[in-house]
This record gives sequence, C-alpha cells and structure tokens, in this order.
Amino acid sequence: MHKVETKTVLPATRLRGDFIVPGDKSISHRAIMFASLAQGESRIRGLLRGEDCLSTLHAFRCLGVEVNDKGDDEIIIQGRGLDGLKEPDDVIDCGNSGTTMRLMSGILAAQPFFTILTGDQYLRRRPMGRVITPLTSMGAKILGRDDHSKAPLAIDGGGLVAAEYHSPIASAQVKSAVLLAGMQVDGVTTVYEPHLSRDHSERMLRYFGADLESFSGGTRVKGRVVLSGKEVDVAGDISSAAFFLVAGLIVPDSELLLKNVGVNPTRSGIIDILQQMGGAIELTNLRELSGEPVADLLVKSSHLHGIEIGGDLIPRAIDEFPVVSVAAAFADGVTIIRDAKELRVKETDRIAAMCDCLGSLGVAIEPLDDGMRIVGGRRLTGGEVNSCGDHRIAMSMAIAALGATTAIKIVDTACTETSFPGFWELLTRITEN
Ligand SMILES: O=C(O)C1=C[C@@H](OP(=O)(O)O)[C@@H](O)[C@H](O)C1
Ligand SMILES: C=C(OP(=O)(O)O)C(=O)O
Repeated sequence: MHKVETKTVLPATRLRGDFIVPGDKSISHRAIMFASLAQGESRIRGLLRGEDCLSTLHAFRCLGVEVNDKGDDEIIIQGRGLDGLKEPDDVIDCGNSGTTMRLMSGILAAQPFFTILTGDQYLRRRPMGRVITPLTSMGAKILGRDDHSKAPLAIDGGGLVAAEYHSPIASAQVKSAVLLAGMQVDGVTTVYEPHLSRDHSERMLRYFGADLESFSGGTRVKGRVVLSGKEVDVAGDISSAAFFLVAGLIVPDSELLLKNVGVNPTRSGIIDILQQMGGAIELTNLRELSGEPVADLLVKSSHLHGIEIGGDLIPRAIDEFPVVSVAAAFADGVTIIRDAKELRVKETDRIAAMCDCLGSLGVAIEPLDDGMRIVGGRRLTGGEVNSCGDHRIAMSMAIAALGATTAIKIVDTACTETSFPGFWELLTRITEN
C-alpha cells in the first residue's frame, strides 16, 4: 500500500538567501521534444528533472530516441528527424503531465504508427477533447475514454492535412499540439487563440529552424521544414520562483535573490500581479538565454493589498493562482480572481482545493464559478491541509505556513517532485524560525 507523505512547516521569523530555482518545466518539455524531432545532436543544459519532464523523456525513449543522460547538468539527445520515430512496443505513460499528453498527441497524430497514451489518476480525469477536436479536423484518428474526451488515448497516426484552427481557449497546450501536428505535414497550419498563451513552442521551434510566424491573434507554421539539433540552456522556472516571491513578500524582514529566472512576458503575469498588490520585486541583469528572456529577481517583505485580476493576465499566470490566493490571504482588503475557469481542470480543481485549504485555516475565501474572492488581512491559524496530490497546492500551503500563527501539517507532499525537486530542502535552507 502506497504511504502518503506529509510535511509540517513552521512559521518563519524571516527569510534570507540567494539561489536558483530548477529549470522551466514548459521549456524543458519542448527542448526534449524538438531535439528528438530535429536532425543531429542537441545538448540541453539546466533541464528540469521533475517527474513531468522525465515522463516526456521516457516517451521519446519509447519512440526510439537515444538519450545520453549521465545525471549531470547536460543531457544529449540524438534527434531522429520528422520521420525517424518508431512505433513504441508498449503503452506510453505520461504520468501526471498534461503537457506531455497534449503535445505528444499533436506529434503522434502525424506519425504513421499506433500509440496509446495514458497517465495517472489525475491526468486520466483531465479534458483531452480540446486537442482531439482540432487534430481530428486535420484528419487524425484518436479514440479515448468517455466518448473520446479522456485518456487513455489510442492514436492511429498519419494521413493528416494542414488546417486553420480557432481555439476557443487560450491554451499553450492546445496551440502547441496543433502546431506540432502541422509542422509535420505539407502546407501551412494556423492557430488562432482568444488571448496570447505562453509562446515557448513558437520561440523554440524558431530556434531549431522551423518556419513559423506569430501575428496578433495567432501563429502559423509551414510544414515539413527540417529542424536542426541545437544547444539549449533552460531558464529557471518562474512558476517555481513564484512560491519564493510570495514567501519573501509575506514574511516580515525578508530578502531573497532568485537568479536566472525566465521572465518571458507570456509567463510573467505573477510579477505584475504581485507588484500591483504592492510587492517590492526588482528585476536586474535582464538577458537572453536560448531565445528566452531571463532576469534576477530581488524580493523584499512588503505590505500587500487586495486587487482584481482577470482578462489576459489570467493565461500569463495560470499556474500561479494557488500561490496568488496565499498572497491575497495576507493582503489587506479583497482580492477577486475572475476569468480563470481553467483552474478547475488542472491536476485538481484548484479553485475548490485552495478554498478548502485556506478556508480550513480561517481565511475568508469563497469560490466563484470562474475564480475566487478572498478577504485578506487576518493571520492564518495553523492546522492540517491536504494537497489532494497537486504539486502546486502542496507548495502553496507550505508558503502559507511560513506566515501562519502555528505549524501547518500538509498531507500528500511527494507530488512536489512533479515540478520542483528540491523544494523542501530549499525552503528549509532560506527559512529562519
Ligand atoms: O504548454 C505548457 O507548457 C503549459 C500550459 C498551461 O496549460 P494550458 O495550455 O492547459 O493552459 C499550463 O497550465 C501548464 O502548466 C503548462
Ligand atoms: C497544470 C500544470 O501542468 P500540466 O498541465 O502539464 O500537467 C502545472 O504544472 O501546474
């Protein structure tokens, strides 16, 4: 029987330190994928060794890609080109990773062989119709559970044509799945989206030599252009940095320097949100790393106030709302998050999960159909909360505990390995109790 791990986090008196956070998860997935589809060798440094990215690496090994991983900072991938992948001899397990399953669907829909993608109990509950629909319109044959809307997915690949797709949601996973399918077939494929979602695929595909053009409202890619192996340095993950930004703001007398963090404008909504709440976050040493902007972030304790958040800020900070709700609990006044219905279909329903966790510690937090309303300013009491297996909920509650009156016990904490190996050690290293 699987033992559920727990952690108890004590209130902090102050936080101090400078450090780097692990590599960006979205960029790491793409580096593995595009290196595998390129011709020649790619060297990837700073790759996130979180479970999600290891799922992507495992998937490409199953597809015949040679990966040289000595466990140090660099992995070497021998690309097989657009036509060099082989039919896997078993089901591919994408673990907990939505990005792996949805982007792989786009890649495999165009490959002339049969694949089955599955995942853990959380991933098998998440909606896959959002990629099956556009891929089917390109000629893909994908079957799935629950009337072809959920994994396991059976993909009978090949025979696709280029298409034009108007996505009803701002989702980088949907956009990327269609672009990755389009990239492998003759003609031009275009994806339109209602708000700009993270553009790592576009940046990295161009970096690998794809013929891809982004314009206001969409992106088009020309099919059958050969990608060439590259050296990629992966920026630090702003979604992981977000936990320590909020920690540095809410714990009095704190100062943290987070080095080498990706600050791509399609991902940096968390900095805008926290600055609008009155947070002192300074960006220095702005530079570019393999086509992505990075900076060092200096954060100091601040007096926060509530704000209203919605519109195109939502996709720019989509994974950060659990920890934004923690910041809101420590801020004076009311914070309202709207237009964020997507939070209901992540690893958990993150609106319900944060309302349960923070609500049980005395925070006045109320779910909205598409967000949350949080009345902040009251110190959290200690207690026990459950992450429900969601890495971002577990880490958000650890940050909340730093500012609580007494210890918080968090149940189900092994999930932090999904995106942030070393999280608990780093938290201990910078905390003074
Ligand atoms: O493309 C990506 O790497 C991701 C896109 C986002 O999902 P959606 O595309 O579903 O918004 C995000 O929540 C996820 O963590 C990673
Ligand atoms: C939603 C997330 O990832 P994915 O969709 O890749 O599972 C996340 O990391 O918060």
